[in-house]
Amino acid sequence: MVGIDVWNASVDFPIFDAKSRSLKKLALGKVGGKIGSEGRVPIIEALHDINISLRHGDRVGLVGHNGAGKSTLLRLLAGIYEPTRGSSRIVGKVAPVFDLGVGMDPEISGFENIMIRGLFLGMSRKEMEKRVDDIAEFTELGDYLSMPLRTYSTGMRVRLALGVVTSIDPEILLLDEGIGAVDAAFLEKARDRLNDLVRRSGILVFASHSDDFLVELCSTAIWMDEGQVKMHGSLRDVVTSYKGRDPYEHLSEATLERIGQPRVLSGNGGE
Ligand SMILES: Nc1ncnc2c1ncn2[C@@H]1O[C@H](COP(=O)(O)OP(=O)(O)OP(=O)(O)O)[C@@H](O)[C@H]1O
Repeated sequence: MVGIDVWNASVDFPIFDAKSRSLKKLALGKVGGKIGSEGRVPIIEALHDINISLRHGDRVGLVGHNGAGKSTLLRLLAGIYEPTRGSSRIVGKVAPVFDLGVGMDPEISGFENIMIRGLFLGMSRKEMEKRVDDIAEFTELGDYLSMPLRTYSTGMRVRLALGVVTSIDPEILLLDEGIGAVDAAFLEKARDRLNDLVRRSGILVFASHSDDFLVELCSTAIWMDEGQVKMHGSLRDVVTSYKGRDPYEHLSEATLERIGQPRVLSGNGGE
């Protein structure tokens, strides 16, 4: 049974090369996890006493200011970071999609990169062979797919990466917001694929600042603040508290159309 459980987990980063002057400046800021200064080595407490339990069908948006701990939490949920204190248990095949470019090799062709990236995200070679034509068509990269990746523009790389990411079948899908920062027209095209991907996934955790994406893909949300869970509840309640306004009142026409009016009028942040 797919599931993620985190019990009283904290994640610390000891900083061995901190400069004391810049450290004072940091301590005055409001952004980021708490910096402890008791020992000789400063420690950034990126996550503090986190308790989360997720099961199949959960669609969770992650919100919070810069440095609040969203990316660190995603890495903890992916099993990339072990808790410094507390414990965690992750059951299921995890697809961590934090940086679209990770796992891409500039020296090999687009086709080869599709394969490598798919394997990196937990697919088998056979599964990727079945999907490669569909991915190629989606990217609209044509003959470029036979050229080395280093000849691609940034946008072309994103097309390739999005094509692969949206073709996988993850049990646990962890998405960082970078995926929302691509060319608007192409993203519009990718939205259906992204929706299908989420529908196929067992669990979704999605860190994003975009109301439109959160409303479309998530039903609940976690608000991270200074490394702690400040609020965990329905998407609408959490985003309204975090942003001070109802996300459903600021959706684009396209999103309203996609989710359908009834969902907006029902006042239900869930289904
Ligand atoms: N590898 C690391 N080494 C040291 N400190 C780190 C490391 N990764 C994160 N941190 C610290 O942990 C805290 C949380 O960072 P994190 O990247 O999780 O925040 P975030 O909510 O994802 O921020 P953003 O919205 O800006 O991406 C910050 O104070 C950051 O400085």
